[in-house]
Amino acid sequence: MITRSFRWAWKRFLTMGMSLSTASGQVFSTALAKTKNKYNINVRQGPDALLGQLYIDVQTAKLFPDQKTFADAVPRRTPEAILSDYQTKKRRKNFKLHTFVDKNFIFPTDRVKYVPPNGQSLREHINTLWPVLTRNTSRVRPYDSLLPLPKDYVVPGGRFREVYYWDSYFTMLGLAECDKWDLVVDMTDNFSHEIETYGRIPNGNRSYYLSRSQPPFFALMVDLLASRDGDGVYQNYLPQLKKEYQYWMEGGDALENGAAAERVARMNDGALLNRYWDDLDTPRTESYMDDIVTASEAKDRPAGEVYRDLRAGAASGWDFSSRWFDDPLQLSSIRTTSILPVDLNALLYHLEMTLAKASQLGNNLDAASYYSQRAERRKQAINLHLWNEEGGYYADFDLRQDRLRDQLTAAMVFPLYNNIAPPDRAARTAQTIRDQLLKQGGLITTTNVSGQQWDAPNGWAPLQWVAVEGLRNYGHGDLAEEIATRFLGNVQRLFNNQHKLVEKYVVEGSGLGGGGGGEYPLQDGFGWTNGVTLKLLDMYSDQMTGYADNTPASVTAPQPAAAVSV
Ligand SMILES: OC[C@H]1O[C@H](O[C@H]2O[C@H](CO)[C@@H](O)[C@H](O)[C@H]2O)[C@H](O)[C@@H](O)[C@@H]1O
Repeated sequence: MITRSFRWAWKRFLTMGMSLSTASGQVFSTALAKTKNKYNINVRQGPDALLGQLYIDVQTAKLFPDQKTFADAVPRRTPEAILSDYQTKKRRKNFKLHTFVDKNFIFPTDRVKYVPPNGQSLREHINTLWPVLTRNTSRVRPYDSLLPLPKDYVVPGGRFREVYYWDSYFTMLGLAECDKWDLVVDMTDNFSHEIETYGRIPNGNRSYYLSRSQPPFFALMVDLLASRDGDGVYQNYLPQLKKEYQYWMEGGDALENGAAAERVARMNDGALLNRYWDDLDTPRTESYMDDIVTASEAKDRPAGEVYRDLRAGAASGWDFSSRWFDDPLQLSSIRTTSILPVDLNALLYHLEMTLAKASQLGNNLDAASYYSQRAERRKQAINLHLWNEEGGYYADFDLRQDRLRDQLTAAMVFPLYNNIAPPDRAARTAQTIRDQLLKQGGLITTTNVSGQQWDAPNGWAPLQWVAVEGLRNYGHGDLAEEIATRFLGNVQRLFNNQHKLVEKYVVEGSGLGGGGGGEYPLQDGFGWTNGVTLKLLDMYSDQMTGYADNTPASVTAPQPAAAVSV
């Protein structure tokens, strides 16, 4: 049942969205300027804002097969000088856009071909990849979209040449596993620096990612460090944990029942839950034309509303998935900002619990009690609003329809991962996973084949890990082992054939191996797959028969080494 006040607030929100909905650089600059005022930070403008019409013309002409290439290109002189030169020269008869662009920009060395030594085992291969994927960009060139970071970091690989927020947690699990703790510390410090500098952890360290974040895993990174260095770690990162929490909760206290603002929504019963959001409602810089085409297909919707929902989809990390769509086969029906996701809320519960713990350790008992109450209320809200009793699984809440969405997705494991589910619900969730999501090659992302990458038939390393941990938390170790060993078998099989690890895998049907779908080709590397694979190998290789790497590191794999595009 939608209350009148909620309908009113929702209409008002949509109207506000409409008034902002133009794709011009002007809007981009204004929104970033707002960010700057709010957090008093020194924000770099993205390449679309800096290059204006030239950016639009290059992307419209589809000069590069991947639109991210131009977003990552570095101007050789000031954007103003390039732009003014462009305005003059483009009128000339023999003007060639690609020649002009070639002269004026340095392009990312797109794919570093790394040829691994012959005969490596899977584990050896991952270990030799860490240095290949490690970057230091404490200084960047002027007008580069890359944001400088003070310390070293590991990138996913392929077209993903920058650090990504939620990827990094899963990468760090592997780094810790092979005793590369210095990098775990460095990466946590980089994220801490980003919170201080930008008031949030951006999607990735690019100017065009500043307007959104990604699934909030910073508290789990702090937990990981504390597992080695002890509870003092919580004190060290408490200011940044608090600041990240403020980012997610901003505006929440002032909300009336049934209203939403930026990343927070207040339910009709007064409970606060969160949603994914992006400060901008323009096409994504890195997928500029894709978004314009998608918005043009949504005939009945203002373009700005579609852009914001696409951007919020990117903030969710599940970009894209039928999970966010009204019509599972239509990306243009995306509605991310009207959905309260179960995984986001479970992660924020964990952040609240971490803040309570850190405050308690610092003897700030009032703060500890404040955060504990926040966590308790969120836990109750998740169990009240995000549980499907009939189906036996956790799901997302739809604000527009004022009801639970019925999509069955792997996000259902997060309340187990973050210890929110009562044991009987955890048992029912485990049963649903066994019946519907467990496939030959691991845990499937959703039950829909939509052509999107966060859907069937794909399985992703981070979700395998969250499921394994979540199930083990509630004593369902047998199912956890089943998921882990099937996924490891899949990874090992592709490694045996192609000598690489990839971003995502097909986990059902006859074509197990590298995944597909979505807006860019399958990427090699790959940070989070490497991290989760190492972790699972150490936990389960004794139980593996068949494919997995249960051999000592000195025993060689049969395949010849091939170049890996990282
Ligand atoms: O360029 C398209 C989108 O690519 C990113 O998303 C995907 O890769 C990320 C890095 O591995 C990963 O964190 C995300 O879950 C993937 O879907 C990027 O994060 C998006 O913002 C971007 O639009």
